[in-house]
Amino acid sequence: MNENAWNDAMIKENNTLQGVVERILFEAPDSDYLVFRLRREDDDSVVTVTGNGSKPLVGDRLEVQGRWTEHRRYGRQYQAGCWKRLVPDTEEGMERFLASGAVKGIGPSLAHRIVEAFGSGAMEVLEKEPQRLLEIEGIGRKKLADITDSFRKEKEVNDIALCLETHGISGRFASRLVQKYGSDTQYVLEHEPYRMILEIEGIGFKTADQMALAFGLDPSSEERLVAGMTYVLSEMTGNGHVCIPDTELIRRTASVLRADSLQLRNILEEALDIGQLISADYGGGTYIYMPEMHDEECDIARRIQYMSEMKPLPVHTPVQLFLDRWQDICHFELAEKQREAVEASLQSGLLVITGGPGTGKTTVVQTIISLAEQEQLRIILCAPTGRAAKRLSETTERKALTIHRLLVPMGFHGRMQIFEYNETNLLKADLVIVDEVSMLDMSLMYHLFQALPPSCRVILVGDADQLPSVGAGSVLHDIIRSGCVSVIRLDTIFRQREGGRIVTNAHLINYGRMPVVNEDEEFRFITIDSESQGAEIISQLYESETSETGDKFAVQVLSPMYRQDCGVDHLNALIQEKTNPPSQGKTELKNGHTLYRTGDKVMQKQNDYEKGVFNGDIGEVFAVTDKIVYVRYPEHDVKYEGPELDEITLAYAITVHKSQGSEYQVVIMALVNSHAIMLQRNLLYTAVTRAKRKVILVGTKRALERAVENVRTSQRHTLLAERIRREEIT
Ligand SMILES: Nc1ncnc2c1ncn2[C@@H]1O[C@H](COP(=O)(O)OP(=O)(O)OP(=O)(O)O)[C@@H](O)[C@H]1O
Repeated sequence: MNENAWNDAMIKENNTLQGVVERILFEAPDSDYLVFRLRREDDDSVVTVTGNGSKPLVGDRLEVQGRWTEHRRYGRQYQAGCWKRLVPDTEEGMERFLASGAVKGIGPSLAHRIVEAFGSGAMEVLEKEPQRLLEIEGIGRKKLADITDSFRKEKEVNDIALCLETHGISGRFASRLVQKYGSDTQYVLEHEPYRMILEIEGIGFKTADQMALAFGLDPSSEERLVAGMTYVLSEMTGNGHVCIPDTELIRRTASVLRADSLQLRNILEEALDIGQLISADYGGGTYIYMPEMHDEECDIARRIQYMSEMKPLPVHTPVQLFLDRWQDICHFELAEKQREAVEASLQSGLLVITGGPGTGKTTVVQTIISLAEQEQLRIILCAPTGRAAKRLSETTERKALTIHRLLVPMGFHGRMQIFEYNETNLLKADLVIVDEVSMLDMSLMYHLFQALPPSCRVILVGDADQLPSVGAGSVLHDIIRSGCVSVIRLDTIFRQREGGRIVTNAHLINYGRMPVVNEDEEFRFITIDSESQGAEIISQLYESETSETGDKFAVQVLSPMYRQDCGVDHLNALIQEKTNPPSQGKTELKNGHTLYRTGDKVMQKQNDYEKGVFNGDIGEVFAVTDKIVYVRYPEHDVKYEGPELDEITLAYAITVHKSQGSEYQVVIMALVNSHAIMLQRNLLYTAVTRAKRKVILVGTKRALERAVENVRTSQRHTLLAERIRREEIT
């Protein structure tokens, strides 16, 4: 039913109901929305109540505030604004409450005996004279201790939930708060509310702030302003910035908190004085850092300066001769730049090899490995993602690991990840080659550098024109921009056979020119009249291409955004409906708005070291129960249950950002006007370079032109290049 019709059907009548919960009919998995049946005390009728709040137990006596509504399908319902639990006032209610499982240690038969002994006064006994329960058969000292403890906790949670709800905040956080803070919960809410951001999962700044203000915190209190400023800073680093100009930090914080800029300026100065934040003055501006990000940037810069000053490695192999022999084996001549890269590999402490698709980066890496092996160097091959590491291992026929696996994660210290290999336990290596380095963020580069022995050399290989890393920083760009590091740019395109059109078009796009389309099957452009038609065409193409290739993993739909008709969410639903519809005997599981069925293509959204699956890994659902989804990944099977289900999503369509580092036979890409804000050259370039055999763009010429022309990628604030150059930063 649409929302307007619903609203129209509402009978506006404010009211309060009292009654006992008979049954929970529906519980939303991703929110605190509930539907339950309530037996009214006044007329004994049973009504349906809907609303958001902490889940009552069957048998709970509630007072519900709300209004009657008329639902088109379900008829008359009571829409609750909030509810609070009342003490059961009848023997029957009391027995139902005690038997509901609310108090650990009391089941239906014990509940019956307690009520038989104390009548409707049982609650008072539990609260004030619990030792009287010893009079009841089956309750010994241990059981009594269990019951009183559980009753006290239940009461605490209930009181806090009620307290939160009377302040207009969802009571669902109550149990987590009581679990963490116990009897200090009220104190934390009133005096130290922002602790909850770090200490309670699911509470971010906005919720903590809402609670803080509701519990009477002064909106201009120092504690609030500091927490707000830290929040804005962490949002900015979440968007890729390493630091942020002070004026921007104050402006944004003032707007989020509706606070006074002058007062915020004072707060900032104090945070800087006590080292809670760090500032750096450069070029007339002041940049603000979280301390750990400042340290990481400075350490990386120092290490790069050190590496760029390393002396050439004394090589025993005559390199020119080696290269000539290598060419004989490959049956082609290495290009001048490729030879240059191989020569530089053992001369520089740090070397960057960058180039677009098919420009011979892998060939150079293979040659360097062969030379380094001849020199008996200990080589480590690694990449930022599992997929990139796997490809590196396949193309070099050597072991290659993700940087995380190489360093071995040990957990977290505050916000900082701890690795087994670090500055006190160094890796044993003479040469480290990192592939797909455009995806490497600052923090991972810092940890990698920390674990390298001083004599170790590093080669960074990647395509600087791809999208930047998801995490903060733009290390590849910054290193190149510094001008202090040897950089070899490979620009001759060698791959002319299969995928040749894709490669040449990728380069055209990179030079800001329109790709050549519809000259052959390899690079098509389908014009659409409307975006809903576009979505339909994309889903049909997915179906026909997968049936042609016989492999759903070979075909990938990409979109710049999640929203709109041609966004990832709608496309996933549409493709699922077409290629994996509901059928008898096929179990389904709903998590949030997503349905999972056997046969669905899904993607892991975050790194999960315990399960051994990583952000961007794609697999297939091979079994579904009412609680569990089983997914088959190329390496192994993984089970998802309860909150773990939030780690996966449907993957018929994914964003271009999520596709970084992957390759597919066929890429179908949505290029539509409503995604204008995301249509940038490096996004289109990244999408196109994911395809090996075929690219099909679906959209409008205007959107394509915009993507090709738009080089206004958002600049990330960092001072890494300036630090490497030893510019004056105070
Ligand atoms: N100097 C050369 N002369 C002729 N062919 C070459 C040369 N260098 C590489 N090739 C061939 O060109 C193709 C692409 O090279 P390579 O895979 O090394 O490029 P790449 O930059 O790693 O590509 P991608 O980033 O798309 O993986 C390969 O088939 C390779 O054998």
